[in-house]
Amino acid sequence: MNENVIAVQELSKNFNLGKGKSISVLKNISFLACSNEFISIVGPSGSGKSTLLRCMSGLLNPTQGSVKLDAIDPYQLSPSKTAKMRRTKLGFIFQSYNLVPALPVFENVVLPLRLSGIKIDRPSVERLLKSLNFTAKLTSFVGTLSGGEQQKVAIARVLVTRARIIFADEPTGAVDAKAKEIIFDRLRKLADNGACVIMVTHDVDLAARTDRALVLKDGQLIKTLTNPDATEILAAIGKG
Ligand SMILES: Nc1ncnc2c1ncn2[C@@H]1O[C@H](COP(=O)(O)OP(=O)(O)OP(=O)(O)O)[C@@H](O)[C@H]1O
Repeated sequence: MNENVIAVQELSKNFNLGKGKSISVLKNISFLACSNEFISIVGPSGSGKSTLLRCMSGLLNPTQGSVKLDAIDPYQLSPSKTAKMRRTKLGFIFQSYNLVPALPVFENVVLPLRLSGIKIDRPSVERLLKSLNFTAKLTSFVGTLSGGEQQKVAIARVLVTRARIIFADEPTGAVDAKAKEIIFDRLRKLADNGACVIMVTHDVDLAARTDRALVLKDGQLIKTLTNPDATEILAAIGKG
């Protein structure tokens, strides 16, 4: 049976701009997400998609409202429990998050395993990177890689763990058409095998292949489309 693994309730986020000014970026957002579910977050540029992903994943404290991941409020945990939760339950595929530029590719991929004391099987990591069509050397420092190759390292890192909840911010944004299909298929399989995958994307055709699309506009969740098609999504975003 599919379980609720993410509960977002009446979440709002304001950013302080200094001199007593602030902007309201997310307004009163609520939704539930389940295991076995692949959800996309779509909306115009600046509508709050990345901010919502960061708030719901425990990386950015909401101004109001609550977030539960596997029934746990990530903002109430001690730093060590937060680190453990991120290492064992959550997967992050963010371009600007979680890769260590000073470490080579291989060490970046296996970092969560090392931190958890899990045995590392080098050939299987090599096979995994190859299956993602990764072409750079495993000894390269990730800071020297293209955005697309870094994205594949971030995905490989998630795939070596047993993350139940995966947050991906434009995971196919910096890659070519072939890599885009490979990455999307991997995320689809993770959801089919029981994970909950949440993906921010500008790619309407990919969003149309997810189970549900959450449509944001001006910081509000204006529509939830189940088994969406591209025309519906474009119409909801206002580009139809
Ligand atoms: N730290 C911050 N301080 C102030 N404003 C911010 C901050 N982070 C985001 N914003 C503002 O919040 C709004 C939403 O940003 P966000 O990046 O979440 O949108 P988005 O829908 O993901 O956009 P895009 O599709 O262009 O990546 C934007 O107006 C942005 O400028």
